[in-house]
Amino acid sequence: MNVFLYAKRQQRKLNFLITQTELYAHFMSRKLGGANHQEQLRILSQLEEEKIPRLAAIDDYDSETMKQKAKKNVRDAFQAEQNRTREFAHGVAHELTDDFKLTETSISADEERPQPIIFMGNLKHYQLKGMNWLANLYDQGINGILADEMGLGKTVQSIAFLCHIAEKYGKYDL
Ligand SMILES: Nc1ncnc2c1ncn2[C@@H]1O[C@H](COP(=O)(O)OP(=O)(O)OP(=O)(O)O)[C@@H](O)[C@H]1O
Repeated sequence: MNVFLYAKRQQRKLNFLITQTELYAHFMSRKLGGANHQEQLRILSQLEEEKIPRLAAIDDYDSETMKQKAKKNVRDAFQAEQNRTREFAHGVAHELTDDFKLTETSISADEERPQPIIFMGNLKHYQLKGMNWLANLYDQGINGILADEMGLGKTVQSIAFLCHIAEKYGKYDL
């Protein structure tokens, strides 16, 4: 396979995952009344790219298809989560007090976190995105697996994420 196309596809996979997660966070914040349609368009626009002339004949990437795919995945995941939450809330509704309601959480899902000060190094742009992705998941109590290609910096992103948690929450024992 064309090496350039292979690298491009790897990069797209990562971009797709990050965009999908941002979109999910956006759906969550929209539910809480904090996001708009423009923001959704902005997130999805991350899947757009200029046509690459040298790959024109062998590259079948279509940003509109990928946008639809991301939206569908996120809608399905969001719906499944809603169903789970509804079932759970229904089961324990009688135990909830006015001080604790499932729908009243404060999630700042689109927050752009800088590289932690205590992290001694310089995160690459995509590593900072990866760290933000992990932090978003953490803030929303969602599990996730950072599965970049070998050597792209999963270890440094994990260290940066732990630094972020230590710095932001004063938590050193996860
Ligand atoms: N931002 C960075 N600054 C300096 N060095 C870096 C950076 N990111 C990665 N490296 C270096 O690149 C190499 C690979 O990084 P790292 O071990 O974090 O990748 P990995 O994805 O965890 O790899 P593997 O899949 O092999 O476990 C390491 O030697 C690491 O020090």
